Amino acid sequence: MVEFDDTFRRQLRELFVWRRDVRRFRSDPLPDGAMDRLIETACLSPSVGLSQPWRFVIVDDAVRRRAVIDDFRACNADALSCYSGERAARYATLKLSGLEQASGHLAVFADKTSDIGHGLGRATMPETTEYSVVSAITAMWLAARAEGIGLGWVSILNPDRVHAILDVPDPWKFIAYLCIGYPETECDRPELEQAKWEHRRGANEFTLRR
Ligand SMILES: Cc1cc2c(cc1C)N(C[C@H](O)[C@H](O)[C@H](O)COP(=O)(O)O)c1[nH]c(=O)[nH]c(=O)c1N2
Repeated sequence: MVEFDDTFRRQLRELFVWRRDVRRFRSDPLPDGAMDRLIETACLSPSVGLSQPWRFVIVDDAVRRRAVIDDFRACNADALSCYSGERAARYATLKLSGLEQASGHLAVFADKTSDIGHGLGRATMPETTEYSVVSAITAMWLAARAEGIGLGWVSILNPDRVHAILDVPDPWKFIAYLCIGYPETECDRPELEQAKWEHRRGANEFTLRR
């Protein structure tokens, strides 16, 4: 039985506080094996029925990376056009991906057709497949930060386009596109809070008692 002491618990709490969505990366590459290690850690995550529905695609090909960046640019321009006035002006100043600088690109999909897990837990809630994949991404986010590696989640993308660019099996559902690399800076406050887009609220705002 492994025991965790107060020192560990304090450090774990610090890990949660200092994990960030990273959009600004240094140019130095990840060390050999780092991406594989992060994926292995992610695979320790909980999954409905032990289905392990996560599917990872390491994107090294320059042409595919460029196509994803172009798709982000198009989607981000569309997103900007949905705002007006002061909100639009503020949106235009935000940096919402580190796709150009990140040394690692990792796409994450959910395989909703896999027999692994024999359907346990999914009959009334099929969306638990996607929930499982998101839990794996969260684990990877924290594991990366523990190694000083930054991870940024990019969702300003067209899922069908990403699917086609990466030429993955049809039933795979696109969940996330992750930028992975060494962060330029560290901060204990979300960048969107620093940019005055939104602020972090306390748990009491989201908790009911019945
Ligand atoms: C599902 C999902 C999707 C996205 C994000 C997160 C998650 C969970 N986030 C990151 C998000 O903006 C960030 O987590 C919050 O602003 C809080 O900041 P920290 O993660 O605490 O640094 C994000 N950030 C960004 O710049 N571009 C994006 O497309 C997305 N997409």
